[in-house]
Amino acid sequence: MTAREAALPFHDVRGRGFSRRSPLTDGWEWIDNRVVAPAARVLPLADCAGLRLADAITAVGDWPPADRAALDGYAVAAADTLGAGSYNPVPLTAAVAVSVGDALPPGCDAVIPYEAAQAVGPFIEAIDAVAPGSGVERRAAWAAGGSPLLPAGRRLRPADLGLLASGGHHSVPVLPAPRVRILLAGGAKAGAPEQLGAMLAALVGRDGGVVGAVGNLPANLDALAEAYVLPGADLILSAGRTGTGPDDVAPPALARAGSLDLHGIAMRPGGSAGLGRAGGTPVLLLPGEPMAALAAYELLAGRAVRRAAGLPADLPHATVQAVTARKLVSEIGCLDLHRVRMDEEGRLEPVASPGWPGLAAAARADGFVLIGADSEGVPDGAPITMYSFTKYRFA
Ligand SMILES: Nc1nc2c(c(=O)[nH]1)N[C@H]1C(S)=C(S)[C@@H](COP(=O)(O)OP(=O)(O)OC[C@H]3O[C@@H](n4cnc5c(N)ncnc54)[C@H](O)[C@@H]3O)O[C@H]1N2
Ligand code: MOO
Repeated sequence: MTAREAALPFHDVRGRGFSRRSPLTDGWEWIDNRVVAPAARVLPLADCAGLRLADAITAVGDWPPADRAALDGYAVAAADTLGAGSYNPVPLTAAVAVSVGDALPPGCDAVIPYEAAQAVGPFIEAIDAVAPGSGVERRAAWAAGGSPLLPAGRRLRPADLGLLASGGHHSVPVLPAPRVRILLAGGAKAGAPEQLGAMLAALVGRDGGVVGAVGNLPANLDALAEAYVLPGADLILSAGRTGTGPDDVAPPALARAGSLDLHGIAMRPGGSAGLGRAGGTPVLLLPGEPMAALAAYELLAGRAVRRAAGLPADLPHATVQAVTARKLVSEIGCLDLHRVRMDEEGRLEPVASPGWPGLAAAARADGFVLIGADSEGVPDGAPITMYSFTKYRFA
């Protein structure tokens, strides 16, 4: 070990291994204490799609502001069409041609569509009777002035933007999406294809973050340390080179750039994950092994992204209550993530053991189950919660 490395204020695991790993809950606590929701900003509606509303929004005025036509046709007093039929056309002396959205003229309470009327020379006749209110969109049918339009925390859908405009809003207070920088540290080895950039970017997007370019960096301590302190990100995810080999330079690079606060989490896969800060920005270190990277994102980094986006911090996966089809063995002292598939009887089959690498088993799985550090496993037929890989609690 060189003198400079001896001075680094962190436990270097390279060539030594982890002497202990922290419980996952310590990682969650670190995230909850250091990653906060962004301050609300008032943005024009055009910039708000997909963002969360910071406050509840009420309608400024009634919408529609007056009774108006919901059909193209003739505005009439419904009573004037009484008894009309195709064999008994009734002349409409006070009919006014209207188009959808036109205010209803005074004295009218219905719109008779063109299909239920006929023009005879300059005169209009009803060939069907209409009831009062028929073909009319009433004043305040969508929203009465002062009534709630959308709740605080709502992730704005495209249609919400139109609704907000109808309620008299041109801009609304939203939580801006956190800018997440993804750095691939070292990349795949032995000619393997790059597998993490697209996967991690999709996960960040799911959790409310915005990813700029995905950066490829060499497994070089100086280059990584420099990249960690570059400004412009609210959160940094660095994937790769977190283990115990001589080329695993991500943890010492973060220690040099700022602080490596936790390295080694008692979970499998993903146990070489780490957490720290550079230039005040939280940095999450994910293993490079693709399944370990997925697990460390789901169980650790995703929580940071969701908090930074103002979303609920808990796992976003929809849960399914099921029973095990087989015994699941687990290591005491380590939280184990088992990829599982649901069989025809609704029982959960393990697809691969927690330490089995690669994403093929994750792709074949319907979801995952977690077996806590205090458990040696569960017998077959045991009730258990599956976290779905395909359904989420928020859209
Ligand atoms: N003696 C010990 N050895 C290891 C331990 C341990 O506790 N004691 N931990 C193991 C664990 S856990 C993991 S995880 C790995 C360390 O993983 P790293 O984060 O260091 O991963 P890399 O060295 O970067 O690469 C490992 C593996 O992943 C592939 N990889 C990396 N980046 C990418 C990418 N962008 N796309 C696709 N694949 C990537 C790389 O090709 C390697 O196959 O250490 C164990 N060792
Ligand atoms: O970080 Mo390692 O891949 O424990 O699973």
